[in-house]
Amino acid sequence: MSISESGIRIACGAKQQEIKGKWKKRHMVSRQSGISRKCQYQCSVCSKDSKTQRSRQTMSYSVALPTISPIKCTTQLPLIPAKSRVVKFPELCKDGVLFTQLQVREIAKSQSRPCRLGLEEEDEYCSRMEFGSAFLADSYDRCRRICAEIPADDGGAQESNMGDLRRTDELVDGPNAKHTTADVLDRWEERLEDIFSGRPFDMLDAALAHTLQKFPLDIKPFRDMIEGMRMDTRKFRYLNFEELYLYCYCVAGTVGLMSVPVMGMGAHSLASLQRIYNAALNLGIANQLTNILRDVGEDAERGRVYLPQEELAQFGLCDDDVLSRKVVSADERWKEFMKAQIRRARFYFNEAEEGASQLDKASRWPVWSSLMLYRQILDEIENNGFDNLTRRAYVSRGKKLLMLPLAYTRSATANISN
Ligand SMILES: CC(C)=CCC/C(C)=C/CC/C(C)=C/CC/C(C)=C/COP(=O)(O)OP(=O)(O)O
Repeated sequence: MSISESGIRIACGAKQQEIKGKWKKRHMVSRQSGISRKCQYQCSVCSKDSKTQRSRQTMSYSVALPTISPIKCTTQLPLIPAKSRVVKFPELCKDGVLFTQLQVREIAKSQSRPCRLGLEEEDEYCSRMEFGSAFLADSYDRCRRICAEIPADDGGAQESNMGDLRRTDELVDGPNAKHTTADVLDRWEERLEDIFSGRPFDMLDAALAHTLQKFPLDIKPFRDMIEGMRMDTRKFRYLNFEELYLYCYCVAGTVGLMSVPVMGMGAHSLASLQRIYNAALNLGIANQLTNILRDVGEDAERGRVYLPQEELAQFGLCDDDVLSRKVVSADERWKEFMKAQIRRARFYFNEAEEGASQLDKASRWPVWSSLMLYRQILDEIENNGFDNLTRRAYVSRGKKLLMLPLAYTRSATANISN
């Protein structure tokens, strides 16, 4: 997978796939989308688009090449025998492969710069930007109302971040999602660049522009977030966990990365900055994986399957089983498949724990609470007998309330380590 310096735009289409056939030696085909029934492929040699048909266990390709007439060939999807159903995943982020590609190290470094605005420069900044402090207070207040559920004690900075993200998310998840085209997202990205260059467009932008003066936020996670929205408009299937991980990074891991400088590190934290950033990324990934597992049925209704296609096949399942929602939780294949997916999400939550305890005191409890609360959704999926196709797992108010003091205890007993 290759990732461009400016972002990850080429990553989603860069999965190289060698197609069997007589032209194999000359042509490599790169996957452009994860749509399983009709995929667009583009030849990396001649750049011509082609259509691909894919059925349950067999993929058949019909590729139009400039010199050779369309060729059909078949590739068997490897089916792992029932006894050796082992889904591999955690090493993806443990050995740092993706961290390097996602430039987490660089982001951590750039977000450790001293901030531009001290308290005394605040008035000067407001007059330079031609908005008074009352205007800014109103801007932050609006952000706060957009994301009323986010607890923080940072003068609204986290809300201005979240307000921006919520608006970005609404573009693809909100009532006007069907009007969100590639052009709309391009304009949204231009607007983001403007905010980072100190040219906010509206009141909510103004709050983020101000936050950028107070916290050394890097633009990359914000850009990558928009890239995640692009994926959501054009990609409805994920071939394997690597592809899904990239999506989770874009739509949720980025949130973790941009939260760290605002939340701040504990005064006595000895953990390396890198480990804290890794933990923040892992929490975003864990949350998103949980979200996906909770919403399998709802997503299927919208024609979306966020479960890795190759892993479904490994358990003898396929896309249609999910879309038709016919596979029932009593089905052993589904149960085993879900167990493996839940195990993976828990792995990422566990990896995030240590970092959560290294945050500044004010952020520790809210982060621990959200971690434990979201992780409980996984327990609820289990309690529902793994039926996430016709039921939506939720954590009752009582359980949430019981969890809060537990989260407090965990957050208070911070583990100091290098
Ligand atoms: C652990 C350390 C060091 C820091 C914490 C860093 C943080 C705050 C990480 C969390 C990142 C986060 C909040 C990601 C978003 C996760 C997510 C799946 C949100 C769901 O959003 P919606 O799509 O609106 O959910 P609903 O579908 O429930 O509406």
